[in-house]
Amino acid sequence: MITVAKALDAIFDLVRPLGTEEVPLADAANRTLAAPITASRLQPPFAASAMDGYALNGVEADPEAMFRVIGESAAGHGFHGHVGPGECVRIFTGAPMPDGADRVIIQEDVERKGDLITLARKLDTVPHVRPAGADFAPGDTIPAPRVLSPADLALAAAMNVPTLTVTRKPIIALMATGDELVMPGETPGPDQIIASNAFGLKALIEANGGHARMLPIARDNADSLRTAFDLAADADLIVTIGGASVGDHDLVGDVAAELGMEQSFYKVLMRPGKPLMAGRMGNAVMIGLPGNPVSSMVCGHVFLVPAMRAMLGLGTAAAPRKTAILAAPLKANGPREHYMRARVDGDEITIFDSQDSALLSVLSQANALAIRPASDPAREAGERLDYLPI
Ligand SMILES: Nc1nc2c(c(=O)[nH]1)N[C@H]1C(S)=C(S)[C@@H](COP(=O)(O)OP(=O)(O)OC[C@H]3O[C@@H](n4cnc5c(N)ncnc54)[C@H](O)[C@@H]3O)O[C@H]1N2
Ligand code: MOO
Repeated sequence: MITVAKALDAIFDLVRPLGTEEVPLADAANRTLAAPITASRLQPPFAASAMDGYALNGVEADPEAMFRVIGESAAGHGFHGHVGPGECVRIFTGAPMPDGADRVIIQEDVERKGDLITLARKLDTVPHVRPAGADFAPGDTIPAPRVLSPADLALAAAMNVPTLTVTRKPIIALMATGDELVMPGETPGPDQIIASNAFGLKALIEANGGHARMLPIARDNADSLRTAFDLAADADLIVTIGGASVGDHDLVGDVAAELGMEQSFYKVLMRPGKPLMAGRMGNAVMIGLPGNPVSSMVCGHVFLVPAMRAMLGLGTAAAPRKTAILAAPLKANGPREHYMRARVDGDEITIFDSQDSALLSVLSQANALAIRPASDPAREAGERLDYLPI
């Protein structure tokens, strides 16, 4: 058995960053930017008013001074004359500052009668002008790689870049295995249960920028498993669920090996998730997850998401950890790194009493996996513990 850190490194050795594709800006949310975005324009392209009011020469802006309104500058329709001494221009937010004006007096500080305005006795000192290029200038970039946020997309649009170069989404085939499984909505036989794991994993994959393809459930026999592997052959990553342990019906490893899977490792010193396996299978990487529902989701967070991030070109790093203060004492841990279902509120972490890896109801109440290192000694309430937000 190898450690979690070694298993993750072995998975990073198996995966490669994928190629790129061009996508329209409107379809680029949450995609991974593969080439920097470069502005070819200045924003704002002109000095612009930040408020509705009157544009004038700031040196003349004395309390109670009077000005004549000689025109109007609105967003999209600037004033193209010159503002001379004693003159001002009615101006609106986003409009170009007219020549000769460098300050905007907000309309709340102005009394207007016909074409004349009088400034208030007390004026704020802010010029309310956005200089040309205050936001960005030609050559400014949004660096890659990064997962594109809503703000990045708005910025790319403002830079007038209509299509972006992103990393291709990893195609991940999800292969549930087991004679006991039926799909949600079907009627299970007396010895059957509903296949749940692939649904959680699909959501996890898609939230992290992958494309999950759910295969038909493979049965616990070699022919059915071969057919399912065949359907998965063009995926970047083949994720099997279940059939990974040592029972007579746990055939995934054997069938994968028969189909040419070069195994990198089998079994990890972690809890849950011990019977994890990984290897190379043709052009794809194969990760075999344990069948217990919580085990498969924990391995999804600890291995699958970092593997996907590596494929997306986002680097090879373990899932980022945080720390919180233990709400109650903990007994010493055994020899496997333990990922315990827990709830973080504020800075405090409460570990659930029940840690059975079959209990999805507990996982669904959890927002964290508390991480106990192998052979971690007993802990007191108030000590800090690492956790993965989930
Ligand atoms: N003698 C031993 N028995 C077991 C060991 C061991 O070391 N020695 N390891 C245990 C551990 S740890 C785990 S984890 C499980 C994992 O076994 P498998 O990966 O072979 O998984 P299955 O036996 O196929 O299923 C386990 C459990 O999960 C249910 N399951 C499977 N797939 C799904 C699915 N898609 N949706 C919902 N539930 C699923 C399945 O019905 C079983 O109840 O092995 C232990 N045994
Ligand atoms: O490791 Mo199993 O994954 O304990 O449930």
